[in-house]
Order: sequence, then C-alpha cells, then structure tokens
Amino acid sequence: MYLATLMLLGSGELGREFGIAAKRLGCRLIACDRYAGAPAMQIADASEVFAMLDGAALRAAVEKHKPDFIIPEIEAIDTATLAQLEGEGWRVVPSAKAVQLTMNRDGIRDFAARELGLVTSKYRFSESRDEAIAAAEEIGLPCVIKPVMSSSGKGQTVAKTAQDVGKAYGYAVANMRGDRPRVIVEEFVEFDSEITLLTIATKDGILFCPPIGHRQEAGDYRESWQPAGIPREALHSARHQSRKVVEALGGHGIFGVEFFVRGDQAIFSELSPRPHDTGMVTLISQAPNEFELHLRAILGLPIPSIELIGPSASAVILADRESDSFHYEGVEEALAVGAPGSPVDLRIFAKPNTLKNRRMGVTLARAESAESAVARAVAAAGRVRIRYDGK
Ligand SMILES: Nc1ncnc2c1ncn2[C@@H]1O[C@H](COP(=O)(O)OP(=O)(O)OP(=O)(O)O)[C@@H](O)[C@H]1O
Ligand SMILES: NCC(=O)N[C@@H]1O[C@H](COP(=O)([O-])[O-])[C@@H](O)[C@H]1O
Ligand SMILES: [Mg+2]
Repeated sequence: MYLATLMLLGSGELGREFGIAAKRLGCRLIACDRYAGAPAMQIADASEVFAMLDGAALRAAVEKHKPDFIIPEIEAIDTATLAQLEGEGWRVVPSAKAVQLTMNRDGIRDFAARELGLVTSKYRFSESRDEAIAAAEEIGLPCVIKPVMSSSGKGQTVAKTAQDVGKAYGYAVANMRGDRPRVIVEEFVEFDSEITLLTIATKDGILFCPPIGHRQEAGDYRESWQPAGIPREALHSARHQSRKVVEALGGHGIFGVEFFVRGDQAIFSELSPRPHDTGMVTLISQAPNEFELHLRAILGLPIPSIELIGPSASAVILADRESDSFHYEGVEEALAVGAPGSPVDLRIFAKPNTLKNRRMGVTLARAESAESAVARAVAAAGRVRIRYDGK
C-alpha cells in the first residue's frame, strides 16, 4: 500500500516539510519527538513520544513500526543505539557514522580538520573553566565558546575578555544537550558572509544547490536567502570541501554544509546530515526543495535537475516568552506583502507552546533580487504577531 515506511527522529518544522514531501509520494510516516503535537506529528500516520537520547525507547519504537528508513531530524539522538540498529540491518539516514560524528562538535570538527584537511578556524576543546581560559589564551580573543552538543546557538557565547571565558564555560555547560560537559573554544572568524551549501549525496553522485546566505543572531538564523553572491573561488572551494566531507561520511541524503566566507576563502564551520533550517528558503526558491531532495536521495529516486526559480528569502517568526496559551494575528497583513511577480508565503509550525526565541514560523518571499526578497520576508514576518492570552 505504501511506497516505504519512514521514521523521523525529531519532528519539528523541518520534519514536517519532509513529511509532507514523503506523504505526497505515498510513504507511511512515523513521527517521534519528546513532546506530543510536534509539527511533523500533525501530518504523520503514527507518532511516538520519547526522548531521542533514550536508547531503549528508540529501539522499541523501531521494532514496533519496522521502518524502511530511520531518519534523524535533530542532533541529539542516542547514536550508540543507532549504530547497533544499523549493524542489525536497519537503515539509518544518511549513515550511523554521519549522525554520530555530526551530533558532537568535537567529532565533526576533528574529522573535518585533521582527517580531511578542510579549512577551519583554530579551535580547542575544554572540560573545565580553567581549561577553557587556557584554550582562549592560546587561540586569542575574541573567541566563540559552545557546548560540544547543542544546536541553534544554545549555550553559545562570544567571549571578549578572560572573565567572559569563565562565565561562557558555565553558560555552555548549563545549556548543553546530553551529559558531556565539554566545550569548543573557537577562534572568532571575521567573515564577510556565511553560507549553507546544500549538498546531496545520491546513488548517482554528488549534487549541489545554489549557495544560501544567512544572517545569524545569538547563534540562530534570522533570515536566509538564495542565491548568495559570493566570490567564484570561495564557492569552488566550498563545493570541493563539501564533496570531500559528505563522501567521507557516507550514505545518501541531503547535507547542510556551513561555511564562513572571507575574501576568496571558504572556512568550514559545521554540517547537518539532514535538511538545514536556513534551507527553508528552498520552499519557495527551488524545485525540488531541500526536503524533496532529501527524500529522493534516501529512496534512490532520480534528481534530473535542481532549478532555481528566482532570488528568494526566508525570515523567522520568534516567540518572546514562555507560554502555552497564545494565538496568532496578522496573517492577512503578512500575506498582503506579496505582489504580482513577488510571491510571499507563510508557514506556522503550530508548536504547542512558546519559549523565548523559539522559532514558531517562517515567511518566504521571492523577488527580483535576494535583497528585496529578504526585505519582503522580513516585512511579512514583522506583521505576524504572537498574542499571549491573558497578558
Ligand atoms: N568561530 C566563529 N566565528 C564567528 N562567528 C561564529 C563562529 N562560530 C559560530 N559563529 C556564529 O554563530 C552561528 C551559530 O554557530 P554554529 O552554526 O556553530 O551553531 P549551532 O548552534 O550549531 O547553530 P545551528 O544548529 O543553527 O546551525 C554561526 O552561524 C555564526 O554566525
Ligand atoms: N538548527 C536546527 C533546527 O532548526 N532544527 C529544527 O528545529 C526543531 C526543534 O525546534 P524546537 O527547539 O523549537 O523544538 C527540530 O525538530 C528541527 O525541525
Ligand atoms: Mg550552524
């Protein structure tokens, strides 16, 4: 009856768009996350609620639903269980090795810099406040301190003084995921811009999407746009490095490979072996979009072309406080930002509760240039208001 059974580990906004693509192709979707009502669960055939770091619960879900593919959607997953499941013949996307290495910044950074020789910022790992201060002295200030296990900027600080470094270590450990109090201390890169290079590993070889530019605040993305105008040499180098790391990690699927661009140089930062948040712009900018590409690569289906429809952008809609009783206003005004030739679209993720800076939705816009697409996406996002009930 179904083309394949797919199990998502993590069921946020990226999983929901992936799930929509999968449902359109007639797949059966099992959505798993730590809370009920997660975005991808809203469209799934079945769902399971458990912590993805709980190996026993993960195995039980797999044995119950017998997916053809296990598809990680978030970083923090019990990778030891994933590796065992892969060893027993279950298929993990793109591969248990890729998920294991990229879940932790220490794994992927050492692999990229030492084993593959990619260009990265200077870095050290530290497991105490004093070690972090010593590492920052070696690397120089300012430096960036992040938990080795975290995402979307959680626990991240730019430290300008030695005193900041001590505080940043405590902050990172307090905001990490998992149970290893380890941080990366990284040279602060004075970049001209940063990009995500969506790279697809298919059964027929590697494909690239046009580069996506993005702006980050507090370690999380605010706007992304495609195509990003970067020097030809930097793009060439980014492609070369992406190919190398994606081939080394193995398996089939899409990867979001992040680079800082400085002059002609592309400096590797990190990568996600799955669709990337900044890649939500592809929902309006290209066909197939990043979710459809991931699906086709996983299922071994052909990808004859990746067409850029036109310069486009996405802008995030964030909550500003914690609440479980709220509603949305301004959707009509937001969509009215669109105009002939410059479509504007919206996704509201319908997460059941808000948190300060939690991403609740995203606007999408296409226009005559990436700059004007960003302006329209930002204008539309500004018109969507989250109203907190009772306040
Ligand atoms: N060494 C650095 N120098 C300058 N800026 C940095 C550095 N490291 C991180 N940043 C800034 O912080 C952002 C988030 O960092 P990074 O991608 O490592 O974190 P993350 O928590 O994994 O984010 P996400 O999960 O959203 O990709 C970067 O995109 C960049 O803007
Ligand atoms: N940078 C990674 C990223 O954007 N991941 C996306 O955010 C969701 C978690 O959101 P939440 O923290 O609001 O639950 C994840 O499930 C994924 O879709
Ligand atoms: Mg990142």
